[in-house]
Amino acid sequence: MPPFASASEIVRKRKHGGTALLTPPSQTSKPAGKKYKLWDVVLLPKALIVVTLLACGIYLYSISSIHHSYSTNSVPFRIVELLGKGKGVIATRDIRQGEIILREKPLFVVPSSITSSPGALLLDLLSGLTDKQEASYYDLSYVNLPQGLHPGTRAYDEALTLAIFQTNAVSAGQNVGIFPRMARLNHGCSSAFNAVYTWREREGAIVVHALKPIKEGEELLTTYTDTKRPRDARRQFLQQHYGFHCGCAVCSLPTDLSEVSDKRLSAISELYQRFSAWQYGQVSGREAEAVANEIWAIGEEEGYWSERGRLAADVAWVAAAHSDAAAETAWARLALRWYSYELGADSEQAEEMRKIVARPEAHPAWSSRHSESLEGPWQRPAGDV
Ligand SMILES: C[S@@+](CC[C@H](N)C(=O)[O-])C[C@H]1O[C@@H](n2cnc3c(N)ncnc32)[C@H](O)[C@@H]1O
Repeated sequence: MPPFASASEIVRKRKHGGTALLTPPSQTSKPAGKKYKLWDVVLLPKALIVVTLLACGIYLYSISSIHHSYSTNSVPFRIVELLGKGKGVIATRDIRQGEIILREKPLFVVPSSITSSPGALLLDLLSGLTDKQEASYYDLSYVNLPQGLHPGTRAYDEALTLAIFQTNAVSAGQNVGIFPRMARLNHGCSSAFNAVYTWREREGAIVVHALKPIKEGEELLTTYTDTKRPRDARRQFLQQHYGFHCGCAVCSLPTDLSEVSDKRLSAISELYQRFSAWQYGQVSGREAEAVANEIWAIGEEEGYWSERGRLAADVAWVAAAHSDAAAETAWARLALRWYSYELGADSEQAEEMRKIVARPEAHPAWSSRHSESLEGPWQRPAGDV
């Protein structure tokens, strides 16, 4: 499924967009994940395949615990049929920015690297599920089922099982998992997605948060790819991997407005590259901060709010390195706010920011560079800390 993700994974390698921000050790957990592609693994040279099926095992979770911990009534959405999209997720009430929308344990996960045929592996795995669990898997949508296979044959069963997996699986730490309810989230680009998922290792679950306020009746959308790419590139990727022509609110802008949006998104990507040059001493702390403020301002124009927690946390890192406690604290507060929206106020990242606000000099980067005064965040949307 979607690379659901958003934000910071994007930042890291991400999201397929590869903005390379700072990667301080304190921020290694990744928010919204990238959609995993089993075929990527399958195509790895044998020599690189480090995990065998037997050695690694498959971690199968009980779906009963999923249903036990999350009753249908407790979520602010319903799953419905949507014209041209298959199923999708609609808010059943107004949802606040930062509100948790779903916490879901996986139906199953598989290791990221395998040695056996992926279709065979998945069939083996599914044979260990209850009928209900199996039915929930086969109820998921799929694309890219190879032509010419005959239903009822082993080859067809393997291909179908794999197609479902590739359409719906997302990364779950070191593994890749199926989350049947989250898998109903459709995709939106740039300013169009309003929900972000994150894998939480300590909970063994995926959590989905509202990146933006969502109105009752609105569709909840996540993102399957790095949407900081131009429209044509986004559409090509989505068509190839997910079998649809994206007609989200951003992709369906008239040409002139779409070009403006593309320019903003490209500018954000380039600015992230520039920001990351601070790591190598190629830009000063003040310059890095100015770049971050520019990213923020362009994101505001575009309506692209994802990754802001990570961005602000990175600037706090820069400020700490240059021994500017005031700027560090201001950026950490901002990071706390946006991490809370995107990843949850109870996320590890939010907790880290609280510690930094309380004791700026205890930051691991503190005073690791020459002293420099920064300005703090200056272009903030109304209501920011
Ligand atoms: C992870 S599933 C999402 C849920 C799916 N719609 C369903 O019926 O279960 C991914 C598939 O949903 C469809 N989809 C997702 N986002 C879409 C969009 N913005 N427009 C049209 N189809 C979309 C595509 O068929 C895609 O392969």
